[in-house]
Amino acid sequence: MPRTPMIAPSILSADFARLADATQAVKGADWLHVDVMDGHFVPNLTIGLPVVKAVLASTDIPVDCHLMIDDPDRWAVGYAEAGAHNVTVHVEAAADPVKLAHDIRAAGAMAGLSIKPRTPFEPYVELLTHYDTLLVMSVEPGFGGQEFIADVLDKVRKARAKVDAGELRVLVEIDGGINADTIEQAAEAGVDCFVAGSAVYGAADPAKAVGALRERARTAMRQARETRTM
Ligand SMILES: O=C(CO)[C@@H](O)[C@H](O)COP(=O)(O)O
Repeated sequence: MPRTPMIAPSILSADFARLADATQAVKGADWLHVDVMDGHFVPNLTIGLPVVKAVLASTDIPVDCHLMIDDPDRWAVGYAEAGAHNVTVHVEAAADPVKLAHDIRAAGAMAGLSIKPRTPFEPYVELLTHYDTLLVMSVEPGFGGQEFIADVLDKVRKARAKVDAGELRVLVEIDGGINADTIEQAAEAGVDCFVAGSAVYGAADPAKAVGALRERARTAMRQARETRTM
């Protein structure tokens, strides 16, 4: 069954004074990616639960909450209870990631686990059996508009192989530096869901940019499939 690429615009690159307009501007997106940063786990401070609730109320697009915070064990369930579709925590920050995945799911959301660019994949394979999504960071978390770190695609390939072999059942997501020039290599490596901030909100027509990125990813996935079967 061919994979269908998903595009998740990151509102980090949108105008924070007009968030409802930003959610409306990406109609047709698969998920809306919302970066929660606490100024401790990452060197940037963004928004918390009250603003995420306002974003949730402004859109029907499933909200993908990426918690770049210390102590996600304390905060993550609140985002799931508020109605986020997927709540992602960092393996580098979670104290009890198995319990956390269970609690996020019990609160009605998918549970995501993220790894920073220098965090290896292999030690967390068993842990990922408790999760629904794996978010591979392709920039150091904290800011939009950074350059894509292509080395992380090795981790994507390893995760894809485990998923294709039936050893893991995670959706593979990538975040950071995804644009028209980088999305194809990420798609070929095995990504399912592509987070894109500046490439979407920096475009004159964000909804059109979402469609164009999806088409590029779809084409790259098809070509990768054809190459494998040749
Ligand atoms: O989590 C982050 C950054 O830490 C991302 O979600 C960024 O918002 C992606 O922005 P671009 O790299 O696509 O501009």
